[in-house]
Order: sequence, then structure tokens, then C-alpha cells
Amino acid sequence: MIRMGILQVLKTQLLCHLIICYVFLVSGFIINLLQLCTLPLWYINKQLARRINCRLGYSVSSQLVALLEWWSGTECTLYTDPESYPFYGKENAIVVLNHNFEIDFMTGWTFCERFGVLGSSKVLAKKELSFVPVIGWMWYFLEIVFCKRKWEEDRKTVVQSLHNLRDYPENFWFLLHCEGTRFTEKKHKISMEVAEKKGLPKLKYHLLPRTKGFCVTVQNLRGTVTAVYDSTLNFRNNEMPTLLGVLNGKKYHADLYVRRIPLDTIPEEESECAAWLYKLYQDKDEFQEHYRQTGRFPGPITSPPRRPWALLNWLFWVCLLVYPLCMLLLQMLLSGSTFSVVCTFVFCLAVSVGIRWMIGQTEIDKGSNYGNKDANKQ
Ligand SMILES: CCCCC/C=C\C/C=C\CCCCCCCC(=O)SCCNC(=O)CCNC(=O)[C@H](O)C(C)(C)COP(=O)(O)OP(=O)(O)OC[C@H]1O[C@@H](n2cnc3c(N)ncnc32)[C@H](O)[C@@H]1OP(=O)(O)O
Ligand SMILES: CCCCCCCCCCCCCCCCCC(=O)OC[C@@H](O)COP(=O)(O)O
Repeated sequence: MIRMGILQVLKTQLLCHLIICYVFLVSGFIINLLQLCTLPLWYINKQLARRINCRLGYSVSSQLVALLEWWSGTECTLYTDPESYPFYGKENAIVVLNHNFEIDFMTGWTFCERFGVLGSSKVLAKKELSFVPVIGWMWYFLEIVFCKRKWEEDRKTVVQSLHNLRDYPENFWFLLHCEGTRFTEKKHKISMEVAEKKGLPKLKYHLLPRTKGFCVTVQNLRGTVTAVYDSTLNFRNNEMPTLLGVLNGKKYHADLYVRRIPLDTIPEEESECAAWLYKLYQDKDEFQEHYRQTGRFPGPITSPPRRPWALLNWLFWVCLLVYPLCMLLLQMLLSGSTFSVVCTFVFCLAVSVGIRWMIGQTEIDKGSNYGNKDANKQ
């Protein structure tokens, strides 16, 4: 009991956070560098270069998974039909997920890890994220699809990037947050005005989905992807988890409801496909209502257990990077030079500021203005 208490206090200490962030940043930069070194291989053996990049990418993203699963002890429960379960991780799929939480990307990654597709997971992400050090840079080599959220500019690049995925050598999940931005009350109000104008029913828990990205993905990945995983995420006790909470060791409980929908049941033609997506979001809204009323999603629980690999990868980087850091700091402090002490201080400050900026990218109140105006009025 006391040991648990000490551990919990330790998890809230700035020094621990600095060490975790230092390991993440330095290992991330090393991996970015290794990814850069794979560039010549793309011309010789592209599939091998892709496989290597999946492993390297895993080594970065699994650190955030380890933080969620092992450091904060967050539990992840999966509600799904047992008949669909054997397909997970064994086929390419498009994942449609609600976008309400600051750590939904980490929770998504955790499920990817449990089904063995973390290194190869893909997303249609906003362009701004490609500039985030470590993760954004890593995504270039993982062939993540970026968009500016301006369809006239995106159409060509998104289609081209989707085409490139057709011969991807590993099973992948392609994540689409069709709402296009995180849920806020203001964005919800505006998107419901758009829904009204379009004659669509109002949604209570979701923004109106943007349909272009979904339709173009379904069209271009037909034959490559076999199913859409309609995924609805929520956290118990109305919690709104944050990355800072996870870093402080706060335990959350995620519930994910997944329905596997074969891709060949989804209409090809654009307006029919859009109507299909609007209907999907009406269903998702009902699942969220059910969760609100009962505290659970419909259907049985078939949860995959956590695996040790993310933790082992994390421990490997900690062992590799913490000892040299201690030696360096000790040497600097023992040298008695004011210059060395100032340098050490500035280094720690730079790591903290850099990481705080990166964490800021996950925070909803620092989010974009996209969806704050009806696009038709812009
Ligand atoms: C099972 C567990 C999960 C597994 C996880 C798997 C993989 C994990 C991998 C990685 C994890 C990392 C996660 C990182 C997350 C990062 C995610 C993001 O960056 S989200 C933001 C970027 N992505 C998207 O936006 C995707 C969805 N958007 C689209 O598809 C868009 O269509 C678009 C392609 C971006 C183009 O957008 P644009 O706005 O330019 O055009 P649209 O045509 O879509 O919009 C105009 C259209 O919308 C109507 N409209 C106007 N205003 C609104 C409004 N406020 N709300 C809704 N709709 C609006 C307008 O009337 C137009 O309508 P119409 O089409 O009929 O003319
Ligand atoms: C062990 C690791 C410890 C590390 C601690 C610190 C690590 C910091 C990591 C930062 C990771 C940055 C990746 C950001 C991914 C955020 C995804 C996201 O949710 O983007 C929002 C967009 O979808 C929509 O944007 P808005 O229009 O809502 O605005």
C-alpha cells in the first residue's frame, strides 16, 4: 500500500518527467536519423525500406503506448462482436473514430499495438502535425497522408498518397477522424447549423462528418482494404483525459466499441457514400447515448491483453540513454565550472520548453480554428 503511494508520488515528480521526455526526444532524434539513412534503400528495395521504417516507427510510438499502459496503468476495454475479432490485425482496414479526446491518438495506438499493427498504422492527418519533431518527421517515412483541410489543394496529394499505399507490405489500419477537428461546443453548434441546412438530423455527441476524405479513401483503397472499423471511444466517469495527466501517472479507463463493416457493402458513388457516412455518424451518436445512459457500449467485451513489447522497447532506450546522461551531468557539475552548470540548466530548460510545446499540440484549447466557421461562409 505504502509502496504504491510512493510510486504514485514519484510519477508526479518533475525529475521523472524530465527523464521520460529526454529519453523520448533523444531516442526519437536517433530514430529520425536512422530513418533518413534508409532513404537510399528506397531506390534499391522499397519494400524492405518500408518494413524497416515500420520497426523504427514502432520504437517511437510504442513509447507513448508504454506511457499509457504501464506508467499510467490506463485500462483499455474493447467491445466487439467475437466473429469480427479474428480479423483484427490480419487485414488492412479503414478506422473511423470520433475525435473528442486529447489522448485519443494514444488510445488508438494502444489498440494498434495489441493487434500488432502499430508500426504500420496510418492516418489522414492535418499538415501542421508533419512539423512536430520526432513524431511528425517519423510520419514522412511511414507514408502518412497529410491534408491542409482545403479540398481544392488536397484532392491531388491525398489521392496520390492513397495510391502509394496500395502495395504496402504490412497490414495497416488507416485512421480517419471524419469530423476533421476535435469536438468543442462552438464547433458543434456551427456544424449542426450546417447539418440543418443540409436537411440532416442533428447529432448530440459528434460534429457533422466531412465526407470527402472518407469517400476518396474508400474509392482509392478498394481492393487493398477489406473492411471499415466503425470505432467509438469514450472514457469512464465522464473523464476528459490529458497527456499531462498520463505523464503524472493518472489512470484512466478507455472503452472502445468497434463494428467491422465489409468494404464491399459501402457504396462507391460519391453522394451515396457521403449519405452512408452521415448515417454511420447517426448510429455512432446512438452508441454514445447508450454509453451515457448505461455506462457501457452494446455487445460483448472481447479485450486483447497488453503485450510486453512496448515496455521492453522503452526500457531498452532508458538503459541506453539515462546512464550517459547521468555521467555527463556529473562530470559537468564536478568540473565546478559556472559555464558547465549554466549549459546544463539551459539544456534542461530547452528540453522542457520543447516538450511542453509538443504536448500543447495535443491540447484541445490550443486547437485550430477549423470548423469554427461554416466553410461555405468563409
Ligand atoms: C481502433 C483504434 C484506432 C486505430 C488507430 C489507427 C491508426 C492510428 C494512427 C495514427 C494515430 C495518430 C493520430 C493523429 C491524429 C491526427 C488527426 C488529424 O489530424 S484530424 C484532421 C485531419 N483529418 C481530417 O480532416 C479528415 C477528415 N476530413 C476530411 O475528410 C475532409 O473532407 C478533407 C479531405 C480534409 C477536406 O476538407 P475541406 O474542409 O476542405 O472540405 P470538405 O469538402 O470536407 O468541407 C466542405 C463541406 O463541409 C461542409 N461544411 C462546412 N462547414 C462545416 C462544418 N462546420 N461542419 C461540417 N461540415 C461543414 C460544407 O457545406 C461542404 O459540404 P459539401 O461537401 O456538401 O459541399
Ligand atoms: C514516453 C513519451 C513521453 C513523451 C512526452 C511528451 C511527448 C509529446 C508527444 C507529442 C505528440 C504529438 C503528436 C500529436 C498528435 C495529436 C493528434 C491530434 O489530436 O491532432 C489534432 C487534430 O486531429 C485536429 O486538430 P484540431 O483541428 O482539433 O486543432
